[in-house]
Amino acid sequence: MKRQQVLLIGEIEHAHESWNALSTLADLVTPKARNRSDFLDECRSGRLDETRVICRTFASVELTGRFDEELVSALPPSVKFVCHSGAGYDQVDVNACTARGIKVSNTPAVVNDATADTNMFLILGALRGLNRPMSTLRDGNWRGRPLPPLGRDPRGKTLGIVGMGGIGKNLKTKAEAFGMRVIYHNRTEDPAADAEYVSFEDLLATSDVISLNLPLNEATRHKISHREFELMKEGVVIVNTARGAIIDEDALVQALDSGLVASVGLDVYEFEPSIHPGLIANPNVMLLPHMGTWTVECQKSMEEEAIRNVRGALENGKMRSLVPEQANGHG
Ligand SMILES: O=CC(=O)O
Repeated sequence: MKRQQVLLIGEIEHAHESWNALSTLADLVTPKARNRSDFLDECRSGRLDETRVICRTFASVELTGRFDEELVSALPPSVKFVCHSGAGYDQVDVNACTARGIKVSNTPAVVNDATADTNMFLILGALRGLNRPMSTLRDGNWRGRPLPPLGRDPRGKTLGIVGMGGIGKNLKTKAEAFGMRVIYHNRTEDPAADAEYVSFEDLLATSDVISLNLPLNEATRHKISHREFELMKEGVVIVNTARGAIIDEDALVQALDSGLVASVGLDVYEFEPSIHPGLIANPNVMLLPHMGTWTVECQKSMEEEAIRNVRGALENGKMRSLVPEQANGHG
């Protein structure tokens, strides 16, 4: 009988030992294809017909494109598990996987610290208006003329966290250490949040800083658009380390240009890696190129967790971190 295969799409950069150890359980293979259309052909060619588990990275989308319905339906029938290395799994159409009997896992908890750290950095940077002096200094103009406006302290400000999951809770602890008062909104109240639960509208109306920490899906796409900006306090600060498309970027640029939004800290963009020119042009916008999990510790932990999921799938058909839609029996 042929041995089962694990197909790795993307690179394992850190957890080589754990990855290689899987070879006692299965053959570890990689695709030959270098683009989506060749990958779809390769899937249909029979070459990958023993593949039981796919392990994929966030960056592998550059090779295959999204794991959408078209791609999922092209996968060999032997595929039963997709292990995504990363917390946000919006690149994978979970409904299409569920319909084909494929289980999907991600690596949620291990990203909390690094992402919440980046989030806090952006909150501080946006409150203090640090983007402008960082640019003037590099242009040889020290603080620039006119002088940059004075920044604002986090202490005493209300931070509204939209999406109180692992990253939101981690951020709450960090923000409280800076003297912020934390309120939050989730689809349902979470007693473990240990913070004041408010409606989405109340959060928008009362927060000095709004932090987006929720996953991207059809229900959350453009969750922040014109109507929501109208409900916010004048001078609000917005930070997003989740997924760009949660904010309608055109509406955000308008809200910044009108002065309604004082400053913004972004790690993610609606059409990544393209960035709205109105964001680049605005000195009150602090921008990072999706660096939330970009630490040695976090990258290694994500790989290790994805590999634990692969191992569980091979050994007993059980993955540690099934995505919530499947863990809760929906999707
Ligand atoms: O953005 C990074 C991740 O979702 O892990």
